[in-house]
Amino acid sequence: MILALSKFSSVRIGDPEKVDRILNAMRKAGPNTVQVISDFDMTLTRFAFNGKRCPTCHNILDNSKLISEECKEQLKELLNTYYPIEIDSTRSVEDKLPFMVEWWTKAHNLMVQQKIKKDLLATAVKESDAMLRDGYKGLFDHLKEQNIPLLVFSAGIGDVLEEVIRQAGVFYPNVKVISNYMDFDETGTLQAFKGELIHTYNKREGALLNTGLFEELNDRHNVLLMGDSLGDLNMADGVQNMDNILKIGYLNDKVDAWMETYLNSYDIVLVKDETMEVPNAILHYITGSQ
Ligand SMILES: Nc1ccn([C@@H]2O[C@H](COP(=O)(O)O)[C@@H](O)[C@H]2O)c(=O)n1
Ligand SMILES: [Mg+2]
Repeated sequence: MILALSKFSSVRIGDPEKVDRILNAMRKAGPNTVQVISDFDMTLTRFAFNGKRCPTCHNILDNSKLISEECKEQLKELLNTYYPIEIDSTRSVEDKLPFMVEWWTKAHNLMVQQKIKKDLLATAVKESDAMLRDGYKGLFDHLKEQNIPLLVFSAGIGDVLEEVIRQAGVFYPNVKVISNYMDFDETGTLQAFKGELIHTYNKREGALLNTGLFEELNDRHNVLLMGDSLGDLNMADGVQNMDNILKIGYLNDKVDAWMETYLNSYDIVLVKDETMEVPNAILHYITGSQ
């Protein structure tokens, strides 16, 4: 399998023997023992298309008709202020935490002020440039066929990401979501966001708050984790008695600055890869269907 992976030009592996060991242990244990935990924005979705950045869940709304021109400017200013902090390789996660809380809180407050209507979300998604990565259908279909649960764990907006997956025709019953969900009043107008805020770097807390979801998957001790940020590495922290975990990381931005850290954190790093080819090849290997 390692040999097969080396054929993909985007693949970088720090410790090939470890990856080989994990892959073979998971294949031996079989599909009934496996679950997939994946981030959404820039992991299940594309980072760029034709040289242009693709939107995150938040950006889908930021750019939509549901937001006034004045508010769009304010949201853009937030993005320009806080995204560079989110991806700054010279700052520690601890240092970034208060800025992330500030970003999400300010953006969510602005969205609430816009009195977004629930029944217009589907149109906003339809009219957006959101794109799941090439090969997404193969991934979702294969997981459904093999009865492998897919937990989407996102600091984006649950209502929006569900709509993206639904419109792509792959929101199957084996797909579960942990995310920030909108709270609508009786007229269907956004009045708040529900529950504890999830941002890029508090997914560990999010995982521990949602252990109920992981309990349903108690007999699945082998995890394939997919993410694009270092915060995604903690998404499986709610899984009890883990046997094996294989971490696949999409390195989309600031490749040179992050390469060493990603190689030390993720088992497989995919550099500027807009496809699901590698996760699909791995899943087919693990499930013995290749
Ligand atoms: N106002 C905001 C806040 C966050 N983002 C981006 O969303 C991404 C988080 O979602 P995941 O599915 O990747 O957990 C994160 O990478 C932020 O850059 C945003 O666009 N606008
Ligand atoms: Mg992401």
